[in-house]
Amino acid sequence: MDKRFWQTRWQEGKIAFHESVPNRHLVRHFMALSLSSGSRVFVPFCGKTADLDWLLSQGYGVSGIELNQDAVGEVFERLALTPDVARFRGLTRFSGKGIVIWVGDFFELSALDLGSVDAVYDRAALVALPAQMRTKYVRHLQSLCPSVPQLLVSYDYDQGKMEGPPFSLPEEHVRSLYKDIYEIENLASVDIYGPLAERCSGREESWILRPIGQS
Ligand SMILES: C[S@@+](CC[C@H](N)C(=O)[O-])C[C@H]1O[C@@H](n2cnc3c(N)ncnc32)[C@H](O)[C@@H]1O
Repeated sequence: MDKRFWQTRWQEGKIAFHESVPNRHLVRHFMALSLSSGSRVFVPFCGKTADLDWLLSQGYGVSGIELNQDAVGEVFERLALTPDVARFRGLTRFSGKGIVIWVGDFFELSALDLGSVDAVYDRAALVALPAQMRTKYVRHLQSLCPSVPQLLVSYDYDQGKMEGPPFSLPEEHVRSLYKDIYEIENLASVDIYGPLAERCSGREESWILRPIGQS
């Protein structure tokens, strides 16, 4: 999926992926990461998710990156924060109390830009990408924040029955992408719910990824 695809989705309001309340896997399983209060969580491809608000409300700092600037503006409006805005190379950095969101391409973000983070929360980021982009995503994510644990929310459905995004990410793909870096545990597998359930049936899954040797 190229950048134009996503900008068009935002312009046309075709954002069924957006949930008005914090994601149920996040709320149920985030504590499995055993982070201490004040830890910083990186949320790639963050859109305008209410998950950011939830993470802040739990005492975490959040860093995100998102292509669409209006979505990021909405997050700050919702949080009643006036962002400090700064340009960095091709990216724009919106920051406020506890939160930094980069506007631009995830693949252009560097570890220096991002700074230190303690965990990754991936909901609808990896599954937003077609299979041929996944290795590039995983490698770049590792270059940004190596050796931090991750909560991953993904879908497993018959890809022959529906075109992505979101793309199906069966267990063997999760394992083959991350097996060299993480110990991988499935935390939940529930029927797909919400608007996506009208398009396909399958499983929505959450995974905890713990850096090998650190658990
Ligand atoms: C399926 S949505 C998920 C959004 C959010 N995680 C959520 O749960 O609502 C994928 C998001 O990734 C953004 N996106 C896609 N490609 C991107 C890229 N290369 N860099 C940054 N953001 C990207 C899109 O604009 C879109 O908002």
